[in-house]
Amino acid sequence: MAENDKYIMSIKNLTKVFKSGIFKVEYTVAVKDVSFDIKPGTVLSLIGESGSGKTTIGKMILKLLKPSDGHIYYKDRDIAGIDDKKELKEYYKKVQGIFQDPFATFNPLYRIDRVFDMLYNSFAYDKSNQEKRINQVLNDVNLNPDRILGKFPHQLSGGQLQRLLIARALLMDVDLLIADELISMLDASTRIGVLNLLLELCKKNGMSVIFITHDLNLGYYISDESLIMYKGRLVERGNTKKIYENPVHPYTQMLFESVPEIGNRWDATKEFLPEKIIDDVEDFYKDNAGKGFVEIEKGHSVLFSNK
Ligand SMILES: Nc1ncnc2c1ncn2[C@@H]1O[C@H](COP(=O)(O)OP(=O)(O)OP(=O)(O)O)[C@@H](O)[C@H]1O
Repeated sequence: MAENDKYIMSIKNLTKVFKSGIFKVEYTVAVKDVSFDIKPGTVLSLIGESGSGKTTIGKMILKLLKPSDGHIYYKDRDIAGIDDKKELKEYYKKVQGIFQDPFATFNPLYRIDRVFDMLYNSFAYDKSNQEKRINQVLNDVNLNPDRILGKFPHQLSGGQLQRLLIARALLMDVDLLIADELISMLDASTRIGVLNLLLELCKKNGMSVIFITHDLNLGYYISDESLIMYKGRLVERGNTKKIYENPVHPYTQMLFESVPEIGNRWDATKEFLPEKIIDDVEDFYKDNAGKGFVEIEKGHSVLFSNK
């Protein structure tokens, strides 16, 4: 068995550098030397502040962006080599993304039945089974097909549209779902429903999820494994419980300290200070020069130095 077979996806030394500007060219290192694996049926959170490179990783997995360096393996296939139309379609049957704004994903002029019809037909599934299958995935996400299928997107709530996005992924029987800030538009009570639904479906269907968020509480609630990103690098990785109980990288420690707690007055001295954290991280790397990425306990690794 090849090394990558036991994982649904393996990311190896992934780097993305964006080039921008016309008169003065600028380079942004959005993702730097990131590696991780995803096992079937697991939820993995990608956590970090805005601009830390989370969405860029999701887009590279979905082949919406080309890596500058490194490799992404789906099972044992390097996805860089997937370019013929047929194989690409097969890939998108199995690896799907759902993004923050459900309203932007659905064509406002199409009723939901048309969206699902088009999707079903474009993937050439068994026509005789269509109605049954579509009804089944809608029931799976707790939506009543009779009430939903005849409606236009603007007649549905944000929570119903998020559920429809999950139903769409289920229709294709995906292996891996990239959920980018999936529930950030929803109110607290609807959020929990959508999260629980995702967890349930992972268990039932063996689907894996990369859950992109900057909300630590959500990360804790939903994920088996957590990856903490800081300025394009993976700085801490492993079992969610272990990381949350014993954060070691100064950036992860700062993230945990800056979560407001119910019942405690906000301590302004704990506020996130970008300059301070940059200095703290630099000092940490200097003190640990040459160590690199180290497994400090089983299932918990930390970036001690970036050189
Ligand atoms: N197309 C692009 N061209 C140039 N720079 C880009 C492009 N896309 C992203 N970037 C830059 O890459 C870095 C990482 O962006 P990315 O969107 O991956 O971060 P993120 O962690 O997902 O942030 P957020 O939580 O705000 O979505 C940022 O500095 C961003 O400005």
